[in-house]
Amino acid sequence: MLVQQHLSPLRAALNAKVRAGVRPIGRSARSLKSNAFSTSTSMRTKTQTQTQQRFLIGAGIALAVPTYLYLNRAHLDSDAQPDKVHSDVPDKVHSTQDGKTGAVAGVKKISSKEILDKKDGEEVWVVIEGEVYDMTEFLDEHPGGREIIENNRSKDVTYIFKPRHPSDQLEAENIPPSVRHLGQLTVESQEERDALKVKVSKDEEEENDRIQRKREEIEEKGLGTIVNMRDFEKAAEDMCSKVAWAYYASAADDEITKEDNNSDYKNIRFRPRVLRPVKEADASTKILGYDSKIPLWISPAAMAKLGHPLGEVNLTRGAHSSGIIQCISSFASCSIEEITAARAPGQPLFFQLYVNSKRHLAKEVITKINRLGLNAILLTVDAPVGGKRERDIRAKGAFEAPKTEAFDKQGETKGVAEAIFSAVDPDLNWKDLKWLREQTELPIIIKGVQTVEDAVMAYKNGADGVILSNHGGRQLDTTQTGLSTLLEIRKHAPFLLRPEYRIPTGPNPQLIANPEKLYPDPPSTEKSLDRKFSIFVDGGIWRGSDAVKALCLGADAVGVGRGFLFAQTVGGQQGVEHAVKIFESEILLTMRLLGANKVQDLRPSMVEVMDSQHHHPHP
Ligand SMILES: Cc1cc2nc3c(=O)[nH]c(=O)nc-3n(C[C@H](O)[C@H](O)[C@H](O)COP(=O)(O)O)c2cc1C
Repeated sequence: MLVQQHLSPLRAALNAKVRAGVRPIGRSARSLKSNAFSTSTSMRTKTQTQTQQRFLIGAGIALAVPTYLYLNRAHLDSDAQPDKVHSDVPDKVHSTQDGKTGAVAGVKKISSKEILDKKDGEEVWVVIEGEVYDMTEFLDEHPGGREIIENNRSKDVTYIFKPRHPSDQLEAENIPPSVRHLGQLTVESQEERDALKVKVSKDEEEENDRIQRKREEIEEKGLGTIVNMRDFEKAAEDMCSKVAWAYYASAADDEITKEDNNSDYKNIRFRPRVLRPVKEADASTKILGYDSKIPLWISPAAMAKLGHPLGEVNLTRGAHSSGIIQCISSFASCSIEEITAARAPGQPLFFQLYVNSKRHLAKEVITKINRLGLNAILLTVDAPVGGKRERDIRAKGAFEAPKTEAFDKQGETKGVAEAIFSAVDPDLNWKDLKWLREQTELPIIIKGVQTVEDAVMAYKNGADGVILSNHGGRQLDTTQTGLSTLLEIRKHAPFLLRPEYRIPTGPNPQLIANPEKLYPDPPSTEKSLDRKFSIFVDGGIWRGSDAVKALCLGADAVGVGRGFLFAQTVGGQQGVEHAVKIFESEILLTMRLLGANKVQDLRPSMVEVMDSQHHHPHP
């Protein structure tokens, strides 16, 4: 408890959550297989859709962002050293024989009348998935604020709860000690059931209808109507609540960088070679030594469940069936255990890390990543504090309009950013890379490098690579793009590139002398680095041709964030598979039209960098 008094309520809530979840397991873990949505790989039936819809509506209500982030981080942080993590928490409740928190074990049946009788009393009870919980002690610890619980007391809040929490959040070991599990709900009639339903506002009903209609339309037509990744974006907007959409689409300030991320690719022109046999073409490659069907991965992006109830698990399954690599966000809405349970044997998974200010907690996360056999760590460094994402702030304001204490807490610009990033160490620095290296043997890739200087720093400090990224434009607005940082590296530190990429773009004297060759030999004076150093780029990749451009300029592979969030929103696992097919076919088409059969054939001489103002080659 010690420090808790001196912290903001939200921060205190986080700490409380971090300490949560150390009770023995009573209930058997709900397996993902038992989830109605998880077994189907085809487009869902109408009934399933309706059930999903129920969950999706919830995304329209209150405080989605911080709630998710806190709970999931807590989940990650809470497991490795329970005793240590838990040591300063007063023992408010005692675990019962069946392992549930609270004085009354699961055998107890509780009628809807008993629950409704609590409506005006001191205790605040809610029902989640047929189980009854006393939330009274937890109200002030709730990262989303106490209002959302108080406003829905004596209700079945499953539909609000579900899209915001990992599906194992209610396992005994994950329930905060201050939440008391009381027993099971028994209902005798439809009237009783109706009496427990949460109130849905007119806005939410309309939103619900809109999402439902779009989902049915997509199901009727199939994913064949989605021809490119922007089609996914359009469809996803109609299938998301306003709050979810604002979270996904938002970027910092005036969203200039977000726009530039894509438009910069328009300033790279192809120089296709013709009359080359291209019937056989192969877009496969290796990323950090792991096979990937295309040179493109799923960038780590938080809160996939806001778009689809299975969330990140869709990405895991879709990545496997499509043969690409998923990078998991530290703030994923599915727990890391859920994700690894959905992982196929041998499937590579990379983990994006935010380093917690409390190093022992960060250490626990890394220990878990090592233990679960994940394959690389992407250390995100462009978000020591959260960017100012105005769509996100406004959408929450519009939806949660009541000027309550909870709203004020969350609605403050600073409050939101702080809430999201309060556990992230803003003082993280290059020396910490050494500390991280001591915690893991996994490759460490620095994500969010935005200058050539920092790319060199990453190399000098022992990182295995960099991701040239501005976080999808969500952090500092008007920064340069990942692509422009790659150009900077080409100009000022070409030694970081593989030798064959250290040549200028555009017409090449060696090729003009030997035009039958597809690409020139690297100058014999050029030596490889003394160790492998990978360069990845993300931000604004919407076309296979964007990816090919980055590869021609020397990137090892590219990442896509929003595109995959939208794909899984629209079609779950199948959406992810469809997105990979789109990217693969576009990449192959671009390669063939360029005269290249293999990813390794893509070279600087196949592109020219145009001056963005005057559309002539960059000097
Ligand atoms: C909704 C959303 C959530 C994100 N969450 C994270 C995160 O938790 N950690 C991280 O390192 N990057 C995160 N990112 C940034 C992505 O990893 C990636 O850098 C960015 O999305 C690439 O740009 P794109 O969306 O244009 O493809 C997020 C991006 C979005 C859009």
